[in-house]
Amino acid sequence: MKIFSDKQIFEGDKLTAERHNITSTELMERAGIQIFNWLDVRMQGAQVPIHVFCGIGNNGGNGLVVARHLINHGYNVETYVVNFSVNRSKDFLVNYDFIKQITKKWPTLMGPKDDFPEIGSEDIIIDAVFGFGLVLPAADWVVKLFQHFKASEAFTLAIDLPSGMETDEVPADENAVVWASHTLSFQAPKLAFFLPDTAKYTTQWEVLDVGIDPNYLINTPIDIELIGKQEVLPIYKMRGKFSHKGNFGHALIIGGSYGKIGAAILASRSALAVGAGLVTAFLPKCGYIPMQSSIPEVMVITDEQDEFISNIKFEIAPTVIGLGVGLGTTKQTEESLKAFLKTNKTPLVIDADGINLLAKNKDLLSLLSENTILTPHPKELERLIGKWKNDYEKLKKVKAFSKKYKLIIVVKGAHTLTVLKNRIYINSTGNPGLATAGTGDVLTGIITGLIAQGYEPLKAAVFGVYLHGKSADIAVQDLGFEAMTASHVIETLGDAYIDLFTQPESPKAERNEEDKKEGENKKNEK
Ligand SMILES: NC(=O)C1=CN([C@@H]2O[C@H](COP(=O)(O)OP(=O)(O)OC[C@H]3O[C@@H](n4cnc5c(N)ncnc54)[C@H](O)[C@@H]3O)[C@@H](O)[C@H]2O)[C@@H](O)CC1
Ligand SMILES: [K+]
Repeated sequence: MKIFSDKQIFEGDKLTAERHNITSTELMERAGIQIFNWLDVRMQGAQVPIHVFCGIGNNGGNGLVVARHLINHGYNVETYVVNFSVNRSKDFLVNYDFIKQITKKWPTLMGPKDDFPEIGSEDIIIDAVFGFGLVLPAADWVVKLFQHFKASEAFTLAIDLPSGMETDEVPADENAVVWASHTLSFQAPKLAFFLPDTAKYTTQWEVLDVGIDPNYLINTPIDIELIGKQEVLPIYKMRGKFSHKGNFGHALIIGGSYGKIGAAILASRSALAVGAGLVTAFLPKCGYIPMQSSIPEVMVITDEQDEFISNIKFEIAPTVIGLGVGLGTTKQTEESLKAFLKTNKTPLVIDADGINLLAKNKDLLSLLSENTILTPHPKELERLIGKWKNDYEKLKKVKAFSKKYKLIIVVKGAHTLTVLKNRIYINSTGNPGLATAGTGDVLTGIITGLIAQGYEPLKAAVFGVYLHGKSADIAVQDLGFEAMTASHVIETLGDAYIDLFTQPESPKAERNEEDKKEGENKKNEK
């Protein structure tokens, strides 16, 4: 799913009005009806007090439309205008008049000196104070109003985005943001919903189709994409009937050291399970028996040293190399990595100590060929790019780093981000059960195994991250977050592939479709 910027949504809205010969007021009406339907389907006329708080811009205008439709349908509504400025938008003013015509009274105007209305914990708040037009700082009394919302513990539905949330910065004060229960985001989710610093401001989110011209949406290029099943299905390569193992490449895993041979075993097993034709592991001697006895399908080449890798040397010609899992950082290993990178021409996926050694020897980065994949966890990333003050700065630094060295960076986390230059792919699969030893080694093996089969590096990274998360989502259904281990994630990789073709995209998307239909049916009855 494309993630549009505020500017693109704004332009799309303007262009839709022109192309479809429709006014911005009518577009706002459509969006408001959608939000009303969303609520109406869930509330079924229940007389729960609904407090609609509107700002004075277009987000406030959206709030006024929803309030009017709720009132028209007999709901128990109180409408407030949070009157923080006299610069009201045109469509706010039109809808301000409309609501007066219906209710025969103006909404309650709230200023800095007014008391806040009482809000019960069972009530509903509709937050339409600020949308993406917020200019900081919001007035103190408005910030206090947001705290009043939070203290009430009422269900809070944010329109477009939680008021006070910015779309390109982390809020300096978390009290100056509405903590929404649910957000109906216009046309696309916001990047902020996926970042650890800002995701907390809405418990759930959903995309609301506000009717922006489909041609505009299809043809507008974006930098950020949310990766779900629809996005990875076209990447998947179907196996031909006459294919043989030679068609699926040869993955070489270089890693392991005394006490960390398991990392190389996990990566090798994952490369096989994801479909690599052949897998060889290059290990210190101590890894020979454990590897051969735990995975008979994997071939082994050993280093001269017993406990660590000291001289990366092999006679085979692998399609791709996954390097770094359990590698250790001894001086000899470091020297052998330097020597290896100077001559290596095979595509690389680098993880763990491979990244740590690169971070220690930054001059090695320029030896990496274009589209080499690095899969750092946060600490490894910090060693590579330095500290960051918040998620947006982190992204900026990752993009600059990717651009400078022409590398693909897989930033591991709750929503793993795959970054190539200015492009960001946000993964939608995975769960907290993945926060366990060895899952990173599994990811390295998966991506390496995909490249072995002929997936281009960027596609392998995006698809691999998706499969890894999906496999964990399947495994966790039987095991729960705590008991799931990295090995389980390998075992369900087959189910993750099968899921591509058997399951609907997500229960949430299904539910939305049903709701829409229900809403339409109800409207027709009225
Ligand atoms: N079809 C529709 O209904 C559409 C509705 N949209 C809505 O419009 C919103 C953006 O609307 P606006 O650009 O009017 O902005 P907002 O409604 O977010 O605006 C706030 C208004 O208050 C002013 N303001 C912002 N911060 C302030 C501060 N700290 N103190 C005093 N004044 C401040 C701004 O100048 C702006 O006029 C979106 O978030 C969305 O809700 C747009 O998404 C476009 C499509
Ligand atoms: K809002």
